[in-house]
Amino acid sequence: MSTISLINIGFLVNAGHDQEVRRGAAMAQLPVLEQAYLEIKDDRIVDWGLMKDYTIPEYHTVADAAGGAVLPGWCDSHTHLVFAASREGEFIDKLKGLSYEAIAAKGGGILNSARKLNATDENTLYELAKHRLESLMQLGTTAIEIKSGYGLTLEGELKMLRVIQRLKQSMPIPVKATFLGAHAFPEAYKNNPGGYIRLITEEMLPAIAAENLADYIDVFCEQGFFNTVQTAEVCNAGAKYGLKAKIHANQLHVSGGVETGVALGAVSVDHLESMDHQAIQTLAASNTIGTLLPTAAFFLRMPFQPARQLIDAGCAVALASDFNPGSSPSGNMNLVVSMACIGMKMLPEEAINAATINGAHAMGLGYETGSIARFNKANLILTQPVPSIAYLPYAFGTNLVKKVMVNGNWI
Ligand SMILES: N=CN[C@@H](CCC(=O)O)C(=O)O
Ligand SMILES: [Zn+2]
Repeated sequence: MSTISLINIGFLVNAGHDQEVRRGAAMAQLPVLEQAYLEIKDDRIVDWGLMKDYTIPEYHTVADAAGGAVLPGWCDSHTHLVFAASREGEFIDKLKGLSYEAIAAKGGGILNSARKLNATDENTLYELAKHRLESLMQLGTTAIEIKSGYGLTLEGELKMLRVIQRLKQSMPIPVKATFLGAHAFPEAYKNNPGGYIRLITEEMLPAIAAENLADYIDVFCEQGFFNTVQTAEVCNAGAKYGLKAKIHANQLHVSGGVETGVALGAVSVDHLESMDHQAIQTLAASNTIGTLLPTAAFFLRMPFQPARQLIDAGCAVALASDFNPGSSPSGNMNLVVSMACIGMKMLPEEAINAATINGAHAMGLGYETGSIARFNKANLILTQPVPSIAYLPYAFGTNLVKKVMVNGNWI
């Protein structure tokens, strides 16, 4: 391969900053170079600077950004990308007034997805998930975390994690796998929660570890799902196999999930629609990232996450899509960034940091991707010409992604 000179970049976003997680006031620091160039050698970023100082070396391949912005690709650190079928029937139920919990109570929700997943073979699930991921990459997602949690049986969870493993091996972007056996209590264990926790800790985890299928462990810590004691038990069992925690916390209620996650040293606590002062302060005083999922709040018509209070308290905030058939049937990170600004009053700079470098850190990838840094993989978004960076979230619903580069190749 050769060296590419990407020239006439209108705005080169997040170049030359350090690669640390951004928290509190630092979330608004987003270095932007105007009228810039970027050099990519093979699959890596190697150099950048201002066009006015640049002479294109003779042997370089030239690509013209034509005034578009260049950003690090989106780092989507919370998805449920592997699922068997959509659930628009429940969408209609919700339009007619049923709540998320009411739908779950009548066997819908996660259990509905689990029934369908267990009836679908691995190859079909792989093809469906691969197609979804390819579509998301065209929208700028260049690193992704994917959870299990629609199996809820030993075989079903292994099947999901094997699909994620195959995506890791076949797709050109970083893929991280999270074991979410504790997503819901399956019907068979409705009256035997201890039995299901034992299935997770004594059978699922050893089998998953034997095939090295997971990077993280997750629990849906929520009323009617897993309480804080069960959450800690599952995460501590995962830790014995080297799995760090990323927890579904404080979505529908102030569940204690944030405090539990922080005490467990979780990499992230995710959702955070329902936060009180103590949860915000606990998170701010920790190294745990608060991952906000605005499209899930939007789809469920819940109040948006309190991003401003979290950032003002000093938290490190990431943004992710939560792509899943029940509460966020979209994995479009451009929409997530817009919605974070419109619904949560995040500044464009904060939202872009949250969806790139902080999302990367929420997957343990902050020193490889999520910013324009020397020797990072060249995973980039090139946009249509835009008047400013703020135009990206402002023009919500408009697809401004012109091209996406993965490992130095336009895809
Ligand atoms: N809240 C828990 N899990 C998913 C929703 C899963 C579903 O409804 O299928 C979420 O993150 O929103
Ligand atoms: Zn989720």
